[in-house]
Amino acid sequence: MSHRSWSDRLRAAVSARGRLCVGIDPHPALLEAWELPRSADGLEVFAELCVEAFVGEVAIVKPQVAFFEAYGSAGYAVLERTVSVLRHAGTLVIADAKRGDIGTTMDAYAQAWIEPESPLSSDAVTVSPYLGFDSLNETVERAVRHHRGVFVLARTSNAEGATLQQATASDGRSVAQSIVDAAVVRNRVDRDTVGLVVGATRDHGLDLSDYVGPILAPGLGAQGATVADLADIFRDCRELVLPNSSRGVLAAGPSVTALRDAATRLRDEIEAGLA
Ligand SMILES: O=c1ccn([C@@H]2O[C@H](COP(=O)(O)O)[C@@H](O)[C@H]2O)c(=O)[nH]1
Repeated sequence: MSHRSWSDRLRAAVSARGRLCVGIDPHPALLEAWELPRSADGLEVFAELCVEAFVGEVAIVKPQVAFFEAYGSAGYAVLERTVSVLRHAGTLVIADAKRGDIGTTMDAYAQAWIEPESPLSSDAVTVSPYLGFDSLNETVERAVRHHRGVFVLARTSNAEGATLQQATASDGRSVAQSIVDAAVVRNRVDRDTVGLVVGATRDHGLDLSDYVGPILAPGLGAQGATVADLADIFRDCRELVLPNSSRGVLAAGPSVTALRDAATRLRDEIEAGLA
């Protein structure tokens, strides 16, 4: 296991292979388009083709846990193998699990996604702060101990998120802004362990001026956001923005060459657009 901090590992990977985070989201429609069965076997081939296409080309891969969980224990076994192969090949893995619960239960989730001995051990995990930011304390502490990252949902890419995230909290800030501010405070002691999830699909309306950690920005491609949108929305904090595209790249499959070309084209477009 590397003893470099999550922040150092992330910065090194991004400087070597760009900011793009490609998703492995085996939607049923994609399995069908790739002429694979809707089963754990189909999932396995899908994930293997993705791994072959993306390793060495992009810095970060984000498997969407839901699409593996849909196949129960067999799906989880595929996910375990996928995470392990990616990480051994030097690709950073963000497990998009979006866990959120009371602190003691969150710690069990953290054990699954962060603890080095766990079969699902990833470089970072997505979590929900909507049971209170402090419900994530144990998770963040575990991540600090093991040099992993925690990406907290702040302003998500979907339109429905606005009702909750744009609501005004009792102190006058938006709920999303209060999450950003809590992340700023946390990162002062925890060396940028806390990342934010801020969608690329719309102007987030957040004050990110004090925030220096990474921002996972989903919404590119299938959800309509473009590289020009990214450059505009994240104009003040481009360095550590990690744009995510899943279906936009996966639509090029099942050819490994075509998947790789789609990913590297987008990677290069992002680097040029956010330079
Ligand atoms: O605000 C959010 C948070 C997470 N996601 C996830 O990212 C990918 C996006 O997939 P696309 O195919 O590129 O639309 C997916 O796994 C979502 O669950 C998000 O979209 N928005």
